[in-house]
Amino acid sequence: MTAGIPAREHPVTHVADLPGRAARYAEWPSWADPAVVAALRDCGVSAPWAHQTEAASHAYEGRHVVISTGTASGKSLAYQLPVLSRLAAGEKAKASVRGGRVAEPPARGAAPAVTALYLSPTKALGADQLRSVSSLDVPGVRAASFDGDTPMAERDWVRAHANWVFTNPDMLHRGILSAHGRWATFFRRLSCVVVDECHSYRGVFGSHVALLLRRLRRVAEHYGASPVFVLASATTASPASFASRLTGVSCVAVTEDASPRGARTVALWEPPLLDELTGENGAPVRRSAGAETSRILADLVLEGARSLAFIRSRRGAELAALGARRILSEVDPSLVETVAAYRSGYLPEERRALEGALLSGRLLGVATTNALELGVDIAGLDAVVLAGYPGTLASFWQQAGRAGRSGDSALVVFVARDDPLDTYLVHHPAALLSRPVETAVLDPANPYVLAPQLACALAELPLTLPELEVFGGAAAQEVLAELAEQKLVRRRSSGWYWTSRDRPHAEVGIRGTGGEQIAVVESDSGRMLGTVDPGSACFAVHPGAVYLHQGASYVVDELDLETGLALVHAENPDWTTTPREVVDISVLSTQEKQDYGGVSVCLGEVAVTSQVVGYLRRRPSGEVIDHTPLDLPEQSLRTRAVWYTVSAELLGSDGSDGSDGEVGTGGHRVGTESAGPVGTGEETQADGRGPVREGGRTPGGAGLVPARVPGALHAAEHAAIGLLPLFATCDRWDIGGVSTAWHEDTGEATVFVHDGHPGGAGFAERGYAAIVPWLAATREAIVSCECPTGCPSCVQSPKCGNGNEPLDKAGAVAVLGTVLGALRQHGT
Ligand SMILES: Nc1ncnc2c1ncn2[C@@H]1O[C@H](COP(=O)(O)OP(=O)(O)OP(=O)(O)O)[C@@H](O)[C@H]1O
Repeated sequence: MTAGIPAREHPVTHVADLPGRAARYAEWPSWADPAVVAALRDCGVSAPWAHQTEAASHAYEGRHVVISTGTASGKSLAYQLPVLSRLAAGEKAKASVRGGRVAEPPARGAAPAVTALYLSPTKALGADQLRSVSSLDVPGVRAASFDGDTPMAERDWVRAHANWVFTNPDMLHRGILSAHGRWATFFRRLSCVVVDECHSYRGVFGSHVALLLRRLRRVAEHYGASPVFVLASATTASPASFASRLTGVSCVAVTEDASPRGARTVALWEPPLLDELTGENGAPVRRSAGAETSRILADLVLEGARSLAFIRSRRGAELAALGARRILSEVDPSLVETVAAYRSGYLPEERRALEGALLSGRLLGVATTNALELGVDIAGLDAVVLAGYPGTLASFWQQAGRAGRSGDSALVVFVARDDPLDTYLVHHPAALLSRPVETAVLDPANPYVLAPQLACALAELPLTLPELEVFGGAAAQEVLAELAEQKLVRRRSSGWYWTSRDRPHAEVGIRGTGGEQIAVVESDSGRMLGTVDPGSACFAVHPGAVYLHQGASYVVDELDLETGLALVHAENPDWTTTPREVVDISVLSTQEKQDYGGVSVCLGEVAVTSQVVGYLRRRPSGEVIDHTPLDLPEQSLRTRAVWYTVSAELLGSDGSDGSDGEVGTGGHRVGTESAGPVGTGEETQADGRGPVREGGRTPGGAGLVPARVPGALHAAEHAAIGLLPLFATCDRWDIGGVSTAWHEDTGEATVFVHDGHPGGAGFAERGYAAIVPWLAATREAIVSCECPTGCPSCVQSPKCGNGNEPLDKAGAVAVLGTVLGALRQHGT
């Protein structure tokens, strides 16, 4: 694979061999309905794998269970078997009563008619799973979807007759729970709730879904049902506790994967720095991960390997496929047609055709977004290329798991993008290959999520005092008191009641926390393309921004925040846009504080004020074309943050000149980026200047002259934001940061990293809990990058409000070394 690469380039930083494993089979459980077993056998499943029987039996016997095993390990069968068996048995009992073949009332032990609910994070996955269940054609099973695409005419039929309803959290929230009276029979019989791909319920969305599932349980209980929850998850750490937090009921976990797996070789790849191009502030530019992926994909196709390349953006996926085709056209034109792109927006039939073509070898190379990650039955490929870290280890293994055939060894190539987390990972393979997959973070106690969810719960059914615990006890009580003050709810001796005639459901968006969404509309056609959270509108759809939708590209002409409208026109420019913003932060309350002799680490509530002041246009190579100023209003965000302070003495400055130069108003400024774990190592001077001021330096101090402090903190902040996703299952775009050489609320040099959502989604807490490994990884990521004074792979941020100035890479290494020294010396 490295054959075509110039001898001076050494992109492969690590190679690991992961062994294969043979399948472990189990018996079909004795309770399994013969018709279901026969149907599964007909589909080629001769016997279940051990973990499938184990999980299925928990569910059938009424224990809440989460199955958390690898890609293509047959998680669907684990829930289909118990649900279909119950549905089939229930229908038989009903039929025999109706047919008068059983004495009335039904004999003891005869199953009552039951129903089941299936929830998936996306409509496409729900449709795939429904198709799979329907194709089994088990007698008595009437599976149907109920989502935004279900025609009105069919909805009554589904409510009245379906016994397995496939839906998503959005529809459960707006269309089912809000009108539960119309679903009374369904709820009365509800015996099982399947929550598929539950690891995707994280952050604000996850917190909403956690409360939604509590609402679902309460409504079911109201009708006398107590459904068992069956959750399917990619491999994650502590699946039982995550599933229990998500559902609010105690779940057992099945984690031992008994499905067969081929051996795999994993190569970590860092694109080389280019001599001929420079990026922002003259920083060096690496060959892009997309271009590198095209090259690798073309080489794999030439070798005849069936390969899948995962790219983060839809446009990137298309460009990677085009790039590979272009390379092949020069080498072997007959292979050009064996490469294609795949992205969301494809019809199920197109997806099936594509899966078939890839499995049969008619297609050899497919470049895709993560649209192929969930619920697509492609496994056993020869190679998978990942262009950039997909955000979580769970996703990394989900994507990598598509490679691996029994017999031959398969290849996984991870190509680093130019950001600090990717840089860290390719230089610290253990962080990628040997760490347990992280647990998804969610925080159902976030008042910004809890308040609207409680409003919906109350509008569904009055809330009694004992039920308060279900929604978080004291946190719920506080929120209810506020709702009562707003005269939305009334307290009576028996509990809380919704007072308004209006149902709050339509106003509550469960995929974000911000009120009215901004509609993105194509001016020419008047077609609505999508919506954007009001909190991120100035960022995502500012005038001049490139907006991507279903693989097509648009440019924003106008953003009207008053009317909630962004007008765009179709255009496919040869550049991308990056907004620039100025951010200020103030501490509202400090919840936790630890002192470590000159360094303190805090967790608390903050107010963040931000204003998008312009944007950069860049070529795909990273080259900056120009900067355009913008005049947009300030936005404010009340959220949670983790921050650390460093004394002037430890920084090595005397504190008399703590100004941070260009760093925004009041000595504040912002940046944001992505992130990784442990490492100590000697303090490395990352550039020729070196951080150290010899003589008079505080022991363990950073030894920085005052003028270098702002740049050092700023660089340390960018890299820390970059690495937090490795500890907090967030995306770098979910968090932000501010650093300053002197902050008026702390009275010291401070680096803040804050949640990007109102009320927070639990990310700051994670950062606080993992402060040492997080900052150690941050420092390691910076040290690992061989650029001289900072580039996007270490300390530059793609959304820095200050155009990535000032940044002091060596200073950041010194500050982080000092902070870590203090944490380790004074920590418990
Ligand atoms: N016991 C079995 N024996 C043989 N094949 C099986 C068995 N169980 C499931 N399969 C097959 O394995 C494939 C993957 O199953 P499935 O899609 O349910 O896996 P999954 O764990 O849900 O995957 P993902 O990680 O993509 O969500 C399917 O083609 C399915 O038919």
